[in-house]
Formats: sequence, C-alpha cells, structure tokens
Amino acid sequence: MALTPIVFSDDDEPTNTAATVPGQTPPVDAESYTVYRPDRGAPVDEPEGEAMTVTWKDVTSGNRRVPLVPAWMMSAHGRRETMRALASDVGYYTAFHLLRSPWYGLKVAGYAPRGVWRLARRVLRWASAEEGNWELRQHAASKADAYTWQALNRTRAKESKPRWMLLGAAGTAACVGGTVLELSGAVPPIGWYAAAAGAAVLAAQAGKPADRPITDRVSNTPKFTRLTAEQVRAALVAVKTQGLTDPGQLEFPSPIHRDGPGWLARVNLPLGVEAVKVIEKRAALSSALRLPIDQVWPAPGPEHAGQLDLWVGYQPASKMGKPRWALLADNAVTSVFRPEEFGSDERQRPVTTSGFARSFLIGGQPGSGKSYAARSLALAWSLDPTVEFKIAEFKGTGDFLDFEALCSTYVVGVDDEAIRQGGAILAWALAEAERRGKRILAAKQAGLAPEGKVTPELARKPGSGLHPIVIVIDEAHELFAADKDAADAAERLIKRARALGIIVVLATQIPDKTSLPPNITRCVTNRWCLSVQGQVENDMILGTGAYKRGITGTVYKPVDDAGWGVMTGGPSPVSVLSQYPTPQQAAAIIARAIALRGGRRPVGDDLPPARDLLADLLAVSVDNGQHWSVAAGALAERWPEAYPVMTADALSEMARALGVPSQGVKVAGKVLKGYRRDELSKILAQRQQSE
Ligand SMILES: Nc1ncnc2c1ncn2[C@@H]1O[C@H](COP(=O)(O)OP(=O)(O)OP(=O)(O)O)[C@@H](O)[C@H]1O
Repeated sequence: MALTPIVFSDDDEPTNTAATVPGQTPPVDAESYTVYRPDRGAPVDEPEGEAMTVTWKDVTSGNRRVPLVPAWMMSAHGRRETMRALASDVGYYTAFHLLRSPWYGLKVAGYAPRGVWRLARRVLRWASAEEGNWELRQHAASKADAYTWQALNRTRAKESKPRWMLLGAAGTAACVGGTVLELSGAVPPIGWYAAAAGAAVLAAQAGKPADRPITDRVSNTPKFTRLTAEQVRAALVAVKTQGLTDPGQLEFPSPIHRDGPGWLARVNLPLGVEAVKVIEKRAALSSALRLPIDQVWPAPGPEHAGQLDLWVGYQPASKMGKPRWALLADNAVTSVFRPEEFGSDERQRPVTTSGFARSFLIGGQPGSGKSYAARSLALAWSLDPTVEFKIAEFKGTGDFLDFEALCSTYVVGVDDEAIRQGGAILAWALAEAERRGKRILAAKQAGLAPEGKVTPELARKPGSGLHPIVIVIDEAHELFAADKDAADAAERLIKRARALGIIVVLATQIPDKTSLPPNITRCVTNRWCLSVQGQVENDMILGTGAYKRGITGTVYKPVDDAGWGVMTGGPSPVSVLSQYPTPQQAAAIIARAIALRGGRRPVGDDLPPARDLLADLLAVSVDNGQHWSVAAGALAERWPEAYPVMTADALSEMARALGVPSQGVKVAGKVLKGYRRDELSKILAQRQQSE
C-alpha cells in the first residue's frame, strides 16, 4: 500500500504532496513537517538509496566467508584422524590386492599376448592410414569407379608416409635408447623387470575383455562417496515436513564440503520451518538418502532455528574406528574444573565435559554400555590428583574393581549390606555438603571464594576440606528401589552439591518412578541416554519432549551400538560414544592416577562407621519396645551421622529386613506400629550364639 505523505505547517491546511507537480519540490518552509495518515501507519521498509550503515568489517566478517583451508585441516585432531583414515584405507587396499596378486599375475599373462596383437594391429592400421579410407575404396571398387579409387589411394599414401616415418623413428629411438641404457648399465635389472611388468600390464589392459577388470572389486556394496545438493534436496522434500514441499525452497548458505570423516550440508529451510522438525525425522531422512541411520546426523545449524546441519558420514558410525583418547598420553593430567575428553561424537571429534558444578545421569537398557560410560568419566577425572572417589556398584560384578585403589569407599554387591553402605555414602555426602557449606562461607569471608563456590585453588589447598569428591553409583535403581531414603538423599545431594565440589554420577537401567525418581532427573545437569527401547524411557532420562525434538537414544541398538548415546547439558545435545580403553590402557591410567596421588590410597576416615541397627534399636526402646516413628526420630537425634534422614517407614523396612517383626506396640498408653523389646533381644541373643 502506497502512503501519501502530507506536509503540514502550523497554521496551514495540509498540502497533499501527491498533488504537486511531479519533479517539483513540495511547498515547505521552516515550520513545515511531514505526517502520514494515521489510519495507514508509517512506512516500515527502509527508504531505498539510504546510506548503508554496514561497515566493511560487517561485510567481511569471518562467518560469511568460506574457510581458506578445509575444515578437517583446521584442527590437529581433524588432520590426525583424516590421515589415519587415509592410511587405514591405503593399508587395506594394499593388503587386499597383494593377497590376490598371484591371481592378477595369471590374468596379466593370459591377456598380455592378445593385448600385444591388438596394439600392433591398431598401430599398423594407423600407420597405413587405412582407417575409414579402406571402406571408401571398397565402395569405389564395387562401383567400378577407378578415378575415385585412385584419388582415395593417393590420399591414403600421402597420410601414411609421415606416419611410417614417425613409427620408424620411434622404433629406432627405442632400440638405440634401450641398447645405450643397457650397455651403460644406467638401469639396474630391477628397472628392466619393472618396465617389462609395466608393459605386460599395459598389454593385458588392452587385451582383456571390456567387462572383466584385472583387479577384483574391493567392495560389492555401492559405496557412498559424495553428498550432493540434489540428494539433500530430494531427501528433505521426501521426509514430508509441513511447509517444505519444493526442492527449490531450500538454500545452501555455504557449499557442501567434507567435515571430518563425512560431508556437511548446511541448509536454510523455508521461512517458518524449524530444523527440529526435520531432526525428528532422522529415520525417514536415512531412508530417503538410502543410508543406514547411524550414517545420517541432522543437527540444528548455528545461525537460526530454521538452519539445518546435515552431516553424512562416509560410513555408518558403528563401522568407524574409534579415535585415540588424549588421556592415554603418558603425561596426561586432568582437572574436574576443566572440560576433559570422555568420548567422541559421530564426526570422531572429542566430546568433553567438566565435572565441577555438574551431576550426571546415565541411562539405558541392559548392554547399552552404561557402566563403561560411567567409567569413561571416572577415568578422565582419575587423573586429577585432587579427586577422591566413592564408588558403589550394585551389579555386583566388579566393573569398577580397578578403581578400588583410588576410592575412599568402594562398595560392590547387591546384598543388604551393600545397599546399606550405598545409602551411607549418600548420607555421608549430605552431611559433608553441610560441612562444606560452612567451610565455603568461611573461605568467602576470608576472600578466598568470591562466588561462594569451590575454586581450583581452594580444592588444591591442603586441609581446605574442599577437594573434589566423585560419587559414582552404578545400577542406581537397585539402591533407590531398596532404600527410598537413598533416593531422597540423592535428590537433595544433587541439588546441594553443585557448588560444593561433590560430583554425582548415577547410572541406571530401568527408568521408572521408583528406580529413578523424576525429581532426580530434573535436578541433574548432564543426562546421557544410551540405547533405550522407546520414547517413554528416553524422555524419563532426557526430559519430557526430548524424543519429539529429535533427541533420542532409541536410534541405538543395545550391544551393537554399546557406548553410543545422546548427552544433554552442554551447549547443545551431542551424540557421544564413550571412550572404551582396553584393560591394559585402563590399568595404565589407574596406575598413573595412583602415582599422581603419591602412591597413597585415600582413607575414608570420615565415612560414618557401620552401626549395628539392632543394638541401636534396643538402645532407644523402652521396656515394652518402641514405635517406629519415635525410634526413627531418636536414632537421627543420637547418631545423626549414621541416620541423617530416617523415617518411620524406612526404619520399619530396614528392621524387618533383619528379622524384627513390625507389630502394634503399646508405649506411653498409645498402640502404634513398632517393635517389641523382647523380640529384639531374642534376635540379638540368637545372633550372638551363631557368632
Ligand atoms: N564405548 C564402548 N565401545 C565399545 N563397546 C562398548 C563400549 N561401552 C560398552 N561396550 C560393550 O558393551 C558391553 C556392555 O557394557 P556395560 O557393562 O557398560 O553395559 P551396561 O549397560 O552397564 O549393561 P548392564 O545393564 O547389563 O550391566 C561391554 O562389555 C562392552 O563390550
């Protein structure tokens, strides 16, 4: 809609500038001003021809430019990985063909004579200039046209003479050159053999049937070699995203290029279409590209929500080798305060995370690689000499046994005692968080903790009592299902521990409400979902709506894709394969970790000593016995370190597990559920006898 500016002066009627003679300036004076009809609003488009306010720097700003050198050359890691991939390919092809070389030799010997004959015939035909001429002469002869025949023959003779001379000269030069080289001894015998072999291969190439190559094909499957704009357009339209119907709607802000071991296509989707809508359809995209799903990795682009980065690997991720772990270097030292490598992504780039102020939840079905994922984090932090470990693993198979030497508390098993000790770790950590709060307050008052957080300096300071503590609970569902208080304690700890240098890593198998209370999931900063069966499990680990946003571990198969998962908590969700060192490599890391701690084994002196629950129940009972609710309060009051979060239900459950019946007991005139003192004494006496 065109707007009509009207010039007003204070005492004048408005003058419609459209009514003035075109090309003439409208009548204006010092008091005139221009208004626009209020019902139409002011123009919103920038007037054309306005001076640009864009600077030269804006125009030439880095992110508009295509990098001078390919992306894979930009980082040492990219260069190393590309060279390694190249060397591996070259090695493979060499071995493949070397193994078949005797068969190739036989083929060459068979085809070469035929090739010599074919080449000689071709050369003679060329020299005699018969090509095309012979047929025409035949035609003239069959029509008894002697004149044309002679003219054609003269042309042929004229063409052929210099060719014969050239052939003769080349032949003589070859003979003389060969004789001179032979007599001078300039070419060693191997050179002659190589030349003969080369000549034989050339002859065999000329002599072989057109459809039979001399060398065998290395691969039978059609190999994906290049991602083209046409493929990308066709695939994106084929996934049927609303608002994307025409390949012409897609724009490529930069050319499709190699990025790591694959191709990267950055695509601007049509206006209003979000990249996430395409990411959700990863499986459909893989079908449209006719490639395995773990070869196709759509991700949000860096510039806006409608930009898609489609990375397509040369091979499916499950078939790619693993990049070497930087921590395997002999001098590697880490810090929980710095991002450290614990896995790699689909492009074989290292994936890092810091430990400080973070907590980790690793979930997945059996065989998805949870324990090893937790190990990769623990191994990374083991090389920080200030870290103290407390590890409880409830699979009972000793997946972390080699960490025992680094642990102040190490619990393995699924029996009641292991569960009790696992709960005790959390209870201790809660009490420690309390103590640390006070220490940090003191440090802040002394100006040592400006943000009220543990700093690397404070963590290192001997005697500060603020060194990092890594608590790993593997198969945490076993603990949480058996001990509800432990789940509550874990939740409170995760909430409190962030700034206090206590890092909690939970690995769990069955995400349901009891085994993984939703509140824990909500508080954890980094969630790592390995292979899961469906949307429900996925969203229990990664949060509601994650699956719909395309952030899902359902794309991984257990066992086959063990170690692969998607982690949130960083700048954007990443697919990550945990580092999986060999037992020898892991042993070397642990040995260095022990050496970094001066060979000393941490002492868990501040973990509450195991208390005898039966004896303690006896101690807090009256003549008749005690109510669970009163006993729970009394235990927590008398031994807060050992029973910091005791409830009547939990106490009754723990006592019943030890054989104490729960029954109505009359204490202080009230009958409530509790335990009888005589029953308790009987159990204690029996225990003493059996000891
Ligand atoms: N990053 C990895 N790379 C290759 N293989 C791995 C990786 N992580 C784990 N695996 C393989 O997967 C197997 C199972 O791993 P892990 O014990 O960690 O799984 P889990 O999910 O803890 O299983 P479960 O719930 O049965 O205990 C390991 O024995 C190992 O062979």
